[in-house]
Amino acid sequence: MAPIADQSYTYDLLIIGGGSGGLAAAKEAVGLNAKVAVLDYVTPSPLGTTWGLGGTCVNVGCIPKKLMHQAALLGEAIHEAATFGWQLPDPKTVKINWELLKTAVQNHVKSVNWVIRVELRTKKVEYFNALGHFKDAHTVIGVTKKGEEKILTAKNILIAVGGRPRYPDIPGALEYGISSDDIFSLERAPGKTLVIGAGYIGLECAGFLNGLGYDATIMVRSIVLRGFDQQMANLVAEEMEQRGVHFIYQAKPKKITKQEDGRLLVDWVDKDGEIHQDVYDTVLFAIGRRALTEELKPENAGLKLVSETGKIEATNEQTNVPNIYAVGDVLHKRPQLTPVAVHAGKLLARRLFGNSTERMDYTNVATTVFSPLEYGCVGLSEETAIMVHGEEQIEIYHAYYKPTEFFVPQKDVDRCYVKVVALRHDDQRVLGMHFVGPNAGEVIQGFAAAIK
Ligand SMILES: Cc1cc2nc3c(=O)[nH]c(=O)nc-3n(C[C@H](O)[C@H](O)[C@H](O)COP(=O)(O)OP(=O)(O)OC[C@H]3O[C@@H](n4cnc5c(N)ncnc54)[C@H](O)[C@@H]3O)c2cc1C
Ligand SMILES: NC(=O)c1ccc[n+]([C@@H]2O[C@H](COP(=O)([O-])OP(=O)(O)OC[C@H]3O[C@@H](n4cnc5c(N)ncnc54)[C@H](O)[C@@H]3O)[C@@H](O)[C@H]2O)c1
Repeated sequence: MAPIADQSYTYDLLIIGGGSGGLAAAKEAVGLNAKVAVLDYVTPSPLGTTWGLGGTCVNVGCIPKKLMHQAALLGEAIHEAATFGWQLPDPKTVKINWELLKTAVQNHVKSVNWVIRVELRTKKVEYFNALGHFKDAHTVIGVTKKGEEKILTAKNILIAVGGRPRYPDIPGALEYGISSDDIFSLERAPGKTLVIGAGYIGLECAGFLNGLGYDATIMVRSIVLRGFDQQMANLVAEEMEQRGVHFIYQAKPKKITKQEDGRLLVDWVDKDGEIHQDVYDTVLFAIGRRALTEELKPENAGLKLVSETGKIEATNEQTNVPNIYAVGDVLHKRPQLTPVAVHAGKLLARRLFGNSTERMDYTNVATTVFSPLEYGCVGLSEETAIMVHGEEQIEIYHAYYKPTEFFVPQKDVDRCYVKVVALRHDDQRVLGMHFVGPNAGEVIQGFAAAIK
């Protein structure tokens, strides 16, 4: 029987954030007979873009990104098809229609929003479209779009608010720049685009824009794909460059101004302090994401944040306040990936309501960068393996491979590459596996299971 005190709370579990982690936890918890509510609210981007229920992955992340990546791959395949005998019009006349692509992508996203709404209703998860903040450790105030307040109490509270793109503090950034929150629903074709930042999002966005036929440039502050195996990261960058993406290395944006013709004049500074300029139709910032924790008024609940990142440090997803938990992108030093948020949310619900003791394992999580030629990896990079185990303990295996389908269209096989990082002695355990090539996302999953 539940303790008497518990009955004074309306919910067993109140979740702030209806994205990958929050929804997974909600569905699992109601299945275990918990009374669950979810608050989800999207604050418009500086450009004014907003979206429906489901969080980053569904609306402005994995799903629209994968669809635009696929559109770019199809464009490439059309051109290859002629070499396999397809009778096509002059390849130069084959063009993307941004409006049609954007509408198809957004229609799919909206259908997913709808399925999620129906699922929550069917499973009897109470959903509030309201922006939540703490009143105390068991009470959350949800503010609706109309400014109405809902006061909700719960025995357990789960923070799953994710993050939003950061903007640099330079003139014109907020007024004229966009981010991944805007690109997938942009009303006009992006045109000549400057992507600032060379992490996952920067490479993926520049990759699909180039594949769709737009002039794309990536401005790299220091290195490409920090934290990833640098040999593989450089292969990805070289391949992108060969396909037409431009790179500006060791540069930082200084200022964006709007010209009379509506185009954007960007000033940037190189490593020697010299100022350069160019004109773009779109400037997209992909310089990392900020966790949405300050807005939660964490001090009202006694919740501590990590000062450098504003994120939450949690042990087994439990924060410093025992009845408050966190999953997903808000967690300090955890991978910011949908399957990680989903699995952590499910396991937490099972521990809270299903007598389970199974904990989330954040090690050896596979991930893929959907650059045109994909890069999938799991485990340690060469650099990290050397740092952890010492150079003399590490053996690196390298191999090129040649996908048969590359030969007829005479595609370059120079960067289809596999690298295995292993211990040199004893059982020669594999510590990391890296794969650049077609369908890397699918390929790496099998290897990840083996490494686990
Ligand atoms: C462009 C892009 C591409 C990506 N591609 C991939 C990919 O291919 N594979 C992959 O695994 N991951 C990918 N990711 C990362 C993935 O989207 C995130 O790791 C995942 O969505 C995190 O889930 P979450 O539950 O932590 O938060 P989110 O999914 O961000 O959900 C949080 C929700 O909470 C809401 N919210 C925030 N504050 C409040 C509040 N105070 N009150 C109420 N609601 C609030 C937010 O609006 C949002 O709806 C991508 C991300 C981006 C941006
Ligand atoms: N395929 C996937 O699974 C996928 C795809 C996209 C995003 N994600 C997740 O989303 C997270 C965020 O991605 P992201 O690309 O925004 O962040 P990121 O941290 O991966 O990359 C940001 C990049 O911007 C650079 N940068 C930072 N400040 C800058 C500045 N002022 N000027 C120029 N460059 C600057 C950084 O050096 C870094 O290279 C990732 O860590 C990832 O976990 C996953």
